[in-house]
Amino acid sequence: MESIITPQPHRLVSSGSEHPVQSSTPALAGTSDGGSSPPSHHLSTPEEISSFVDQMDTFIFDCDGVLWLGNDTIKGAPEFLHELVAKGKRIIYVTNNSSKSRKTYVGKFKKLGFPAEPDNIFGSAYAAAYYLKNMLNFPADKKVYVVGMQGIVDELAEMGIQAVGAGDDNAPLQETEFENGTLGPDESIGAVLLGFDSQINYRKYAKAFTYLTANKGKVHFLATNEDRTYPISGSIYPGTGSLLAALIHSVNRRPDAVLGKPSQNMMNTILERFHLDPARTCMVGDRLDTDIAFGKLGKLHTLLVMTGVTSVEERDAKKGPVTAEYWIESVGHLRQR
Ligand SMILES: C[C@H](OP(=O)(O)O)C(=O)O
Ligand SMILES: [Mg+2]
Repeated sequence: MESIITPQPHRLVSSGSEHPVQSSTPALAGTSDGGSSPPSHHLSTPEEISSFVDQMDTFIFDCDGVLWLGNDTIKGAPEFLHELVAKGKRIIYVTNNSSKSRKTYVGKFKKLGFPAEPDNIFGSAYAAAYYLKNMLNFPADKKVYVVGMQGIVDELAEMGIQAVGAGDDNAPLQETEFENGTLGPDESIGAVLLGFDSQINYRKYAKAFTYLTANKGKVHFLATNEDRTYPISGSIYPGTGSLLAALIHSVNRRPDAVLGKPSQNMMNTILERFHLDPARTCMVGDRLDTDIAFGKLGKLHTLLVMTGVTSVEERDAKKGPVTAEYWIESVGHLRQR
């Protein structure tokens, strides 16, 4: 049968920008030629699907909206991933969800029935910790103020980096604390790192603001990811990018780096670590401006699934932020019939 994998121009088109805050991703921010991408191809027949699978050695899966929604697995997803393992394919997971460390994720993957090894899991919390340690040589005597959850604290600890904030600052700010302006600067803070935080509050915003502005320019400003929305069991809620937007607005400054997808830091690490051939690797995701952009910037094949945040209109938009090479209803639809 003729190959269904046809060379694609891998061009990112003008962003109709669903982001309220302009993205720092160079290729997304800089491509405004007003052109349009070829439409995404629907993988629909069993022949097409098996030819598509045969032509890949490695599948990189996004998690929320692709493999699961909260604690509910996407129907047929664990079975398909086990089929891939049986065929000798490599599976890698890349999630922008910073709420869990890689170690904690192994437990979730196993509990939900997915094959998982810690070395094959890349989360934005790990990417941020790696960046602080290896790119910024973050000083041992400084601390990171975390607006986020335990996953970030754990990944920073793995790298020997001290963290404050996170769960410690979950208590709402008392009126007296607010009125007396008790949240002063702290010389020991060397970076503010924002990730997903379901317990975000004014105390955390005020502290992050104070650290970033009191010591202007000296405190690093990092974020794990900028996903505008977050799909969770039956609902879509505000994502990390929406939480970040408030901090960007208040400090009037973009983060120095956003480490999750579509940042290519993680892509380069993955390609080098596993010696991957991009032409035989597919990024599978539910979000265009993170997952699919991540795959396209890395020159991988891209497959969009419709079980997460992307609507049919966004999928088919001629001038959306980016177009997936292929789409399918769900990962479960890739199963061998
Ligand atoms: C929803 C997203 O996680 P991912 O889809 O990358 O697993 C995020 O946490 O913002
Ligand atoms: Mg997702």
